[in-house]
Amino acid sequence: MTAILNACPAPAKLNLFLHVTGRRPDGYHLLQSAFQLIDRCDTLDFAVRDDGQIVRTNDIPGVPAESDLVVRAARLLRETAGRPELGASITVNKILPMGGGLGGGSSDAATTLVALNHLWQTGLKRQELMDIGLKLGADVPFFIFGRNAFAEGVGEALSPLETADCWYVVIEPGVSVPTSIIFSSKRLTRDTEAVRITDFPDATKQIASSFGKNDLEMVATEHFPEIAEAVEWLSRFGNARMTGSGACVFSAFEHEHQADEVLKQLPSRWIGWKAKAMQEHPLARFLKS
Ligand SMILES: C[C@](O)(CO)[C@H](O)COP(=O)(O)OP(=O)(O)OC[C@H]1O[C@@H](n2ccc(N)nc2=O)[C@H](O)[C@@H]1O
Ligand SMILES: Nc1ncnc2c1ncn2[C@@H]1O[C@H](COP(=O)(O)OP(=O)(O)OP(=O)(O)O)[C@@H](O)[C@H]1O
Repeated sequence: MTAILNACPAPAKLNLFLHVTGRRPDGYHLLQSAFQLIDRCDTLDFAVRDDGQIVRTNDIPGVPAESDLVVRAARLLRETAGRPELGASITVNKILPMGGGLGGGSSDAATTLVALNHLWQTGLKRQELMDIGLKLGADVPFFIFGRNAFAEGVGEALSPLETADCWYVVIEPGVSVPTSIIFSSKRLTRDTEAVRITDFPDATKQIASSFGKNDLEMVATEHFPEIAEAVEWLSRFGNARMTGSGACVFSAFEHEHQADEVLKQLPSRWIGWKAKAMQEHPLARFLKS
């Protein structure tokens, strides 16, 4: 079998708000969040192999192939499908920062599950892929879900959410935040009152609104003052907030030129970029084409 798929997109996400509402007996946290897809993407190349090996073809500093979520995703899919003879070469072209709160590793894993399910013709349904994804990380099911979502549970209970068609400025403050450090902090509050999906503002009002907060932000900024500096700087232009467990910080703008104006003034010590809100995960359209 020779089949390839090149430049499959694995987009980043932003958590428009993120509330920690409780904790499960296994230590995982109960969350409520609005997940937003943006058009900044890692890209992955896949080639089916007939020798039964799953191989990552490139080096990623700090991520050995054996622990790469992409390799683990491919193995879990093969195992779940009961097809041990399947193999693949995978190249991961990373532009999303690790420990950035943009869900890069999770998105790479989701794209791997969807793309290999297609190439290997393993025929798993979306929900089955989401179940595999949850074993790899709390953010993976969202990227397979395929559209913006209101998330509950540990992040896996997803409902479709209408979000604004806007532009985001995202700042990378230059630090990598290990998610587990933030969630295990004694200083983290875990009792934010639950909201309802209908409390989230309509798409037309979201840019001006500062609905909710990111409960992980206080702990992350205490560990990493660089994040607090980026929030403070970006707050001069709009509502600025951290995404996920950090480190990246974002703000929404109605027009692209507004994002460009902000980026022109960005201090040189940070990396910053603009991204457009997406309504759907680009992989579905990509596979159809
Ligand atoms: C912060 C978010 O990015 C918000 O979207 C996610 O909740 C984190 O998702 P993720 O990176 O896929 O996280 P995982 O790889 O599943 O978990 C990393 C660590 O974060 C903690 N963790 C994660 C998710 C969650 N709901 N509760 C937790 O306590 C756990 O200690 C876990 O060991
Ligand atoms: N393909 C991959 N890409 C990035 N990180 C990976 C990958 N595979 C495993 N990892 C590990 O996962 C860690 C978290 O990376 P990731 O980029 O997903 O962080 P994040 O953006 O903070 O995610 P989240 O928003 O889900 O917390 C990395 O530090 C790395 O050790």
